[in-house]
Amino acid sequence: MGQRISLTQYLVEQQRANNSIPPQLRLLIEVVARACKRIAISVNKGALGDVLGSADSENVQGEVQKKLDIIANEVLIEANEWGGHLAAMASEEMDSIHLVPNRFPQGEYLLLFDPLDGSSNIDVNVSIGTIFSVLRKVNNHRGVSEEDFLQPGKQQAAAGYCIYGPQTTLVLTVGDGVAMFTLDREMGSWVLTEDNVKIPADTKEFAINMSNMRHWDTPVKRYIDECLAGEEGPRGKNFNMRWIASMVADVHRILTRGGIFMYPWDKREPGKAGKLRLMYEANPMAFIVEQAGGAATNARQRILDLTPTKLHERVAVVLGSKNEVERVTAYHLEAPSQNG
Ligand SMILES: O=P(O)(O)OC[C@H]1O[C@](O)(COP(=O)(O)O)[C@@H](O)[C@@H]1O
Ligand SMILES: [Mg+2]
Ligand SMILES: [Mg+2]
Repeated sequence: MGQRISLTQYLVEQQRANNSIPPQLRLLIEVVARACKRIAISVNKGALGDVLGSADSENVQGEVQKKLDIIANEVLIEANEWGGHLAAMASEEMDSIHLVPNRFPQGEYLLLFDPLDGSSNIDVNVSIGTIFSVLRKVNNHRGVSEEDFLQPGKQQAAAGYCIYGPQTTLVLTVGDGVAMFTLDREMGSWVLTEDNVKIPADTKEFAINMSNMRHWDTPVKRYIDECLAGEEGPRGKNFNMRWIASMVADVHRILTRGGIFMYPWDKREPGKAGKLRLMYEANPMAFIVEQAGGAATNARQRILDLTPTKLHERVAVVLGSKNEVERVTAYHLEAPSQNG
């Protein structure tokens, strides 16, 4: 390997050369990255650290919390309460926003996170992750409320995720492309291992939970049927399928070799827009994917254009290789909407 560039060097360079990142944002990202290192240590301990299994609690969305959901949430809160330039935080695992106390002047950023993505994979030792999103606090003259968070994803100042897999990798965008950093455990540092990540526009690989097929909307069925028809079908090529059930891992594969990821609206709970969370999962991933040349929609509209109406809003997600996402979106726009 040539010259090693650390996360700090990369961010300072972004700050200097491209002016894409103010020092306060750089420090905030470094605090989040440090918290991810601590979460990685807990994840790696597994049964030795008594971090596997469920806690006796449910989150605001009625999901049973795993011990690691709670640990990761606490690590992120604690690190950012004292370290970042934050006014407040919001998490998939907390009912309402968490104000950062006693800060003067008040921090200028808002941090949102899914502390532990892919909770169902913790106990089976499959890749999981942390997803985060940074917004600017638009109004700096008064206190913080939930409304300050309800900004469309295109206003994100930064977004990233950390994947705890065979390697621990931090993937980051500050709106100027996507960079990947691998954790060097011996040195305790993040090393730049890929810059200017690009998702190929075409793919032969899709990711969807096929067990929901009978509940899908007609355009989703049409798209998947055409993929499954292979060389003999209208697409004229064979498709492969992957579904890891950790969004971080599925998105990471797409950033690495292309593909399309879908968690669409379905008929199981027609009143619910989708399973995934707009603010903690869809927005940060959509920002990263677009910055890597891919696309992300809710099957009809660009995800980053959606204005959230509440913190824990759900959304349908179609993201990845641009031409495939555009195809799925076009199929939906041609068909009458079933989901209200
Ligand atoms: O089990 P399903 O329905 O296939 O859902 C899998 C999806 O749910 C999620 O696990 C939701 O994330 P959490 O673990 O943070 O709740 C995504 O990461 C993943 O894409
Ligand atoms: Mg998640
Ligand atoms: Mg989660």
